[in-house]
Amino acid sequence: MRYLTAGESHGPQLTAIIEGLPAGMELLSEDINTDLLRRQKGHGRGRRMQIEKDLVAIKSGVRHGKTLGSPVTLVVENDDWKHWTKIMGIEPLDGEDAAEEVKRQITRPRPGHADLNGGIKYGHRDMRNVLERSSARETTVRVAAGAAAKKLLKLLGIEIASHVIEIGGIRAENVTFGSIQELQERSEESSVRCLDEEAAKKMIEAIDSAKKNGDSIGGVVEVIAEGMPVGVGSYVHYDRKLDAKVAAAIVSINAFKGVEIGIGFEAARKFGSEVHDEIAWNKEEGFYRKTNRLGGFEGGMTNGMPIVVRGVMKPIPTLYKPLESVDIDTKETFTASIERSDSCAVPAAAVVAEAAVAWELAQAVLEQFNGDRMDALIRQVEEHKQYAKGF
Ligand SMILES: Cc1cc2nc3c(=O)[nH]c(=O)nc-3n(C[C@H](O)[C@H](O)[C@H](O)COP(=O)(O)O)c2cc1C
Ligand SMILES: C=C(O[C@@H]1CC(C(=O)O)=C[C@@H](OP(=O)(O)O)[C@H]1O)C(=O)O
Repeated sequence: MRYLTAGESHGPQLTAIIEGLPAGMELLSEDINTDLLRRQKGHGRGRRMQIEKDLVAIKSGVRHGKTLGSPVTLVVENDDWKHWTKIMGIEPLDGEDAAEEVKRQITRPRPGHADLNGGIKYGHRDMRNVLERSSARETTVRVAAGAAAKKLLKLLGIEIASHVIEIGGIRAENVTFGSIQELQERSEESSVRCLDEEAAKKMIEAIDSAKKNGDSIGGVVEVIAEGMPVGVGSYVHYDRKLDAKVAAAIVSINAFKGVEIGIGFEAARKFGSEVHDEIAWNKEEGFYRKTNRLGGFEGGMTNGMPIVVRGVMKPIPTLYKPLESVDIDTKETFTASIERSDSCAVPAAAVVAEAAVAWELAQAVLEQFNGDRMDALIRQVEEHKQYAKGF
């Protein structure tokens, strides 16, 4: 299974084309819209999110609520497009419009963004040509594709959820939950998607205070998946290691700079006996681990324990308290002025991280088992689970 996304932040629409979903899988717009809505929420989002109401249109590959096995096209329209038709038009401009457009060109690269590197790489002296695609608006359709992956996983008994564990240095402490569904529900109740109510209050204050100071803050999100069969991924070659694919998916999200699996960086400060999970066996479950410090992966493969992945998001780079940069035409130093931006997008990014991990897990399952037909796939995964239990 693979997918491509297309679309600019202020263009008419965003598109994802997914190829390789099995035939006969139920896929409804509402499966996707729920996650699109979740991604739009979260304390710290800016004015753009008040303009957009992200809804998917499924344009191909689904008939009467079920996938056909052919490519699935997902489209989300940009409501903001109506304000940008001239600036983002497809046809060449002439006369006054062309002269106006030259004045509007962006020659001032923003620190922390793709602007300057992208301008140099593609030869764009108007850096709007870079920022339109490097914008995290693209994560809308990554979430849409991820929602399709989540649906596939759910039908195979694999559940996935996310929550926020740190914002601006404030950490959620002693977070406990009974099930993945409970984690999902409780994280939705908080405007920062944090299960620790005390920490959540402080996170909200920290976001407000950063915003008041014209600044931004980042944080840490956690994604947990339960029900993955044992032995998905492989140790035999570097590019088949599933933990590596999951790590790459997290760092591919805009503004994500780090990833941890299980206890992650904490492992560097512990003894081996405090890190490795002892193996146990009982008749009902077969093999299992007594603890899950390694977050569900050993040797690049799933070990049947919950998958635990964390991602680190840097603070949003566009600041009302601007940083210095240099105009590419005049070479003069300036401090950027901005119109609008998120001050913290960590709660929204948790939803993106969940989609990114779901995609990698679903893709790995489809690589391992024959994915032409959903009914056959369900049978094979169940058979494999029974085989592993009896091993
Ligand atoms: C959900 C989400 C929303 C974001 N919103 C903004 C924003 O409003 N302003 C901004 O400057 N960056 C925002 N970003 C981050 C930038 O897109 C990102 O930092 C930039 O494209 C540079 O890429 P890099 O940080 O991965 O190097 C957001 C990221 C995510 C995941
Ligand atoms: C549009 C989204 O996020 C945007 C990501 C983003 C950036 O630079 O990454 C900048 C902002 O957009 P704008 O420049 O239009 O104000 C955010 O709102 C979204 O998440 O849907």
